[in-house]
Amino acid sequence: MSKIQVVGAIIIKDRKLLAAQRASNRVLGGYWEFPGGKIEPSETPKEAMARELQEEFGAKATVFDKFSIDGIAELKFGEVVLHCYYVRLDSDITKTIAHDELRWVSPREALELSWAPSDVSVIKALAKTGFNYEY
Ligand SMILES: Nc1nc2c([nH]c(=O)n2[C@H]2C[C@H](O)[C@@H](COP(=O)(O)OP(=O)(O)OP(=O)(O)O)O2)c(=O)[nH]1
Repeated sequence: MSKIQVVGAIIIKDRKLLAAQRASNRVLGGYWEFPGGKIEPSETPKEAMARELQEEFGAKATVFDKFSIDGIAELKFGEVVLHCYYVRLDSDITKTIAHDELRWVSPREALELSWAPSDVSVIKALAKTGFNYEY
């Protein structure tokens, strides 16, 4: 089955995570996810991460460390491999084109959301960190 390489942003402020709900008209609509998208063949994962946040949020971003584990799920349309990075937004979110809702959540609140299948293992491990990350 084809592998779909995806980057997702771990955006943390004051020990809260920015969770994003995929727009209902998209693949996996309604599930919560890390903002991001597919890595294009010509770019590095970090380049893809910054590009996606510019496209989806109109925001400038600095990409920091990669999270310790990747997410993997076999879906109808292929195998998603999700690579997550800690990201700091350096400008405001000026638009949202891919999501129905953005929400700042605590670890406990994050675990109550319905995450996309490949995200579940990542959010469980991330919640254990208490969203404690210094940029
Ligand atoms: N962005 C993002 N996508 C995820 C996550 N988890 C997960 O399974 N996915 C899946 C949904 C999609 O099948 C794929 C990402 O593609 P996308 O549709 O969001 O991104 P894109 O902007 O590159 O896609 P496209 O509309 O240009 O085709 O990965 C996640 O946490 N973040």
